[in-house]
Amino acid sequence: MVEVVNLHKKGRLSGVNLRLASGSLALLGPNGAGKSTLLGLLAGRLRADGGVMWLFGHHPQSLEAARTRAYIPQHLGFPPTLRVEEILEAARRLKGASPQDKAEATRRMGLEAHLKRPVAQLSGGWRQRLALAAGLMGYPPLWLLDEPASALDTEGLERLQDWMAAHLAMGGLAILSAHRQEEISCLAERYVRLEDGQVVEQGSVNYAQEPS
Ligand SMILES: Nc1ncnc2c1ncn2[C@@H]1O[C@H](COP(=O)(O)OP(=O)(O)OP(=O)(O)O)[C@@H](O)[C@H]1O
Repeated sequence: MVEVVNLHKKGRLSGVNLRLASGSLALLGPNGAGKSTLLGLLAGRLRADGGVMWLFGHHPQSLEAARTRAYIPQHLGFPPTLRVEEILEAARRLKGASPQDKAEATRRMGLEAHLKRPVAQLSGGWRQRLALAAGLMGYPPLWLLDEPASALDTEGLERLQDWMAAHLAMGGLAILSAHRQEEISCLAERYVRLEDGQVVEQGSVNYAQEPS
């Protein structure tokens, strides 16, 4: 369960409320609306100026909350000389995930043929797939994804859609951002629209997905 009550961040968010007990939620809105700020607050990367937030009953900046979530920011910088397989193994060890979890993440994002490549040689879309594989490995209960669809091609988006469906089928939660509803109609069931740091609309996305 994620709860946000009357959240304020000076000049960026003003009186935001949301509640997510199950499924996936998209944060929609134009550039500068406050989507990344809200995700950064839930990820414990930013400190709020007012209001409260709970992730499964824990404050976002607590160690307990950190254990419940994966946060994939818009631009994640990996050391350019490291190979894909080295990053996935480092992620596995950091998370205490199993070799099976790592193999699943690699397969889910279609990275098998890229394991020996250094990050410097990956395109933006493949870096995004690597970030998702490393971050979502082992199914942390809450996925926070900042514009996950923007760098992915159709095949990559379908892979994320399948993985998301499996996550939701196991009772997982997800909050993700996008500019437009059509970008994430395969990933989120509901949306809130932010404008100028405030929720201006919320509703259901026309969503249909079977887990693979
Ligand atoms: N580090 C910062 N310090 C102060 N203000 C910031 C900072 N980062 C972003 N902002 C401001 O906060 C507001 C919300 O920005 P945010 O990045 O959360 O929007 P967004 O909806 O994610 O936008 P985009 O779609 O362009 O990624 C904007 O007015 C932005 O200029």
